[in-house]
Amino acid sequence: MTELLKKHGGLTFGKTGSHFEAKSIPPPLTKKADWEINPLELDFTKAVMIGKGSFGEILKANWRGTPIAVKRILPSLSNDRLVIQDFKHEVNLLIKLRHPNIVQFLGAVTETKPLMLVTEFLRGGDLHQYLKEKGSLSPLTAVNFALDIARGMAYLHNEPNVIIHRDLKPRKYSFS
Ligand SMILES: Nc1ncnc2c1ncn2[C@@H]1O[C@H](COP(=O)(O)OP(=O)(O)OP(=O)(O)O)[C@@H](O)[C@H]1O
Repeated sequence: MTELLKKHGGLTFGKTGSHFEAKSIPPPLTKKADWEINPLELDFTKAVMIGKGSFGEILKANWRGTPIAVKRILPSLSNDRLVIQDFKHEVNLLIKLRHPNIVQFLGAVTETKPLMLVTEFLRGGDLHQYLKEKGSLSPLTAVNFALDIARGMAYLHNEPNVIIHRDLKPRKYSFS
């Protein structure tokens, strides 16, 4: 498997050209003013529910004319201390990350409720949905998907981030 991925451009840790960065890079968004979003700028007029997470719902909406995904904390959990802590933890991680294989954080609403986390909208949906619609993948597509995932994970795992994902999954929460 390692050889197959390498043949298609995969790299291993610690070798020339890997994702390892010797020098640490400052986070792209250093100040809260850079990422705190005024909720009035979020346009939910044509919002569609696209998913559910453990503590919120994910909606497709618009922000400054761009389609976005908004993870919105459920009203019933908006005062739950652990939920707020988890949410802030997620924001604090996402502000540091920028990689083509990691969903791009755009900002968050943390000063008013409901708390919301805003990311780019991925129009391809999740892998589970993709597999359901398209059936089994061709070997080349499977290898390319594997490399995309591995590159995102390598970026998280390597300095200066060193983040362990712990919840990698292809599935979409079923809310039928
Ligand atoms: N940026 C996005 N663009 C398009 N769809 C998305 C986006 N973010 C989430 N979704 C959809 O919402 C579903 C649930 O999102 P996600 O898994 O991120 O929630 P979560 O809060 O991390 O869930 P959990 O806490 O249960 O792990 C995804 O499977 C996907 O279908």
